[in-house]
Amino acid sequence: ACGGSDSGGSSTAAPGADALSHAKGVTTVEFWHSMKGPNAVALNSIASRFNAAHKGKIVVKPVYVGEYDDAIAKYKTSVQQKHTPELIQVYDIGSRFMIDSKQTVPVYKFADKDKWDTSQLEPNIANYYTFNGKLDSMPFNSSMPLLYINKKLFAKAGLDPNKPPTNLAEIMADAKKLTDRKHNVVGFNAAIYGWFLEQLLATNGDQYCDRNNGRSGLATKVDFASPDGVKVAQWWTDMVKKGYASNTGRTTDAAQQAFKSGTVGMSLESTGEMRDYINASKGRFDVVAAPFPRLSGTGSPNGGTIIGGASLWIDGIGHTDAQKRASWEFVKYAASPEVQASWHTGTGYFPVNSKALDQPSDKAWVKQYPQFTVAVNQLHSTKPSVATAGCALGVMPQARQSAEEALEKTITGGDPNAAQANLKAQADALRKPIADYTRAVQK
Ligand SMILES: O=P(O)(O)OC[C@H](O)CO
Repeated sequence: ACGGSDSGGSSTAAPGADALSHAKGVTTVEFWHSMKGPNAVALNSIASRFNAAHKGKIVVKPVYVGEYDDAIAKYKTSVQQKHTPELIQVYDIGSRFMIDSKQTVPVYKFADKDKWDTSQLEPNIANYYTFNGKLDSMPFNSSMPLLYINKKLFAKAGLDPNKPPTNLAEIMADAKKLTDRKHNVVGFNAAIYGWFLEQLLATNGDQYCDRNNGRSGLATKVDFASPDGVKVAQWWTDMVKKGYASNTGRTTDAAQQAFKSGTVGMSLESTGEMRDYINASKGRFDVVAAPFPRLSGTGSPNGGTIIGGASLWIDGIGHTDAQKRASWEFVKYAASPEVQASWHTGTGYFPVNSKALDQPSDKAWVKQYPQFTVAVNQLHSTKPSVATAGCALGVMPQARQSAEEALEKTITGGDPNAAQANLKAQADALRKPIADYTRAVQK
């Protein structure tokens, strides 16, 4: 396995893992992940509990390797260097690449062998990670984006947090009321994050890439420069231009800090940010979570939000059978009802195991913090469709960055009319990388 500090710069391992792994006969699993803040605390605690239960046999060493984009880039390098970790957390949009890399052992192979019942997974989530009828990776931290509301600012603006805006036009109307320049309050702020564009398009039933969102064959082009994509970029640009929204750029960290500062009325973020927001706002303001807005009106009957977050992949090359088995043991543990209940309450990610919601600890928690059920309800009410399956594309990480570049250029430039040209230029530029990727995979 790769050494943590060699592989990540700012990498951090779970406390105590190193000392444990030096014991003889112990199988070590290095586990690369991208969790920070309370989510890292919850993840390290899962590993510590697993290690305690497998004392003298298995040690899982979690190593933070940066954001999802950094993690997959580092993983690609580690594959080239033939020096990969045993286990890696990869975001949703890296799934197609992971399958095509042929580097991993699909989890269904272990699940079949152990007669591990995959029906305990939430059907929508399992669906997302099932390709050709098989589960390739184990969903772990599953999410959907939500609309976050600062209840205090809402009340101050005379708005009712029980009647949150449900689409972009309503967000604009409420953001106008919330904006209070004198007190440095802005109605809306969110990272210029491609994930939100992908989700908004899906609410209108749009496909992000062709060939049924890459589910009925390798996609050949992205469709984010569609009239709906243009509408999103124009809306966002107008919001900033009118002063109802601030622009903190593309990093989610900056947008999260802005919301936590208490000067932002509404924001878009993953349900996986819930615990961090609740911890950070304690004693200053209440955080209300509302369903993710539709792009327009009530959205399309075939539209909705897409599963987000990440799943766990077992690397198959350069590791012993004992290590692969040990990775699976951890993966199984991580998906169990007990662990998923603690993961749900400790982070805000919804449990991938439907039985987790019946755990007394989970029930008690959501009674106190009903915000933790908003995404679960959103998940359960989402109709599986081509749009809500999301785009499976080998170069999806690159496609997301291209869309973000187009959005950022439009928003920063302040010209909503430039949206079409910017999005189209980025979509066109992606044709070659997509074709190159397809050629490489089909070789
Ligand atoms: O912030 P997360 O973990 O919910 O992930 C969001 C996106 O799905 C990542 O691609």
